[in-house]
Amino acid sequence: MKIAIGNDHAAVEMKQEIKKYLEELGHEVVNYGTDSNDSCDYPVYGEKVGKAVAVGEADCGVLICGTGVGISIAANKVKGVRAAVCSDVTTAHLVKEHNNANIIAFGARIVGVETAKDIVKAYLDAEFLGGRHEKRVAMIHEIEER
Ligand SMILES: O=C(CO)[C@H](O)[C@H](O)[C@H](O)COP(=O)(O)O
Repeated sequence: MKIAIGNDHAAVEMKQEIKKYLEELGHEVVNYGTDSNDSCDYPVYGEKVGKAVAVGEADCGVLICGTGVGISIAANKVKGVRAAVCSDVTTAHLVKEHNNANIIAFGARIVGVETAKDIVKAYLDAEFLGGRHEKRVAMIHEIEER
């Protein structure tokens, strides 16, 4: 898969670890995040990854900030994005199975590197279940049109 990754200053090392891990799994990873520890603003990177996923430049996205929250809120402002913050493996596969999340987010100040690897793996291995969830995901996007 082609995966867009983005981060702010709080997650530079975590981003590098996760990028390497995803490449080891055989994915192509495009880095939209900062590689500097200088303070910066997470909405910039949330929007970049959100747009890359929304226009199909990437199959899905990974966003990391201190908590995963700010950067996912920003990404979710891009039409077509369903970014979900996860701190555990169960949520990580459910956001794909039920919500068809196209971006997964987590916090470098919340989870350790090994848990973060497990989270992205669980997300990537999961599949959208469709069925009753199809209608609900469509309802989310109807909100964007109102
Ligand atoms: O947006 C956030 C909170 O949901 C992220 O954790 C940011 O990385 C954080 O706000 C950055 O904080 P800092 O004090 O400027 O490093």
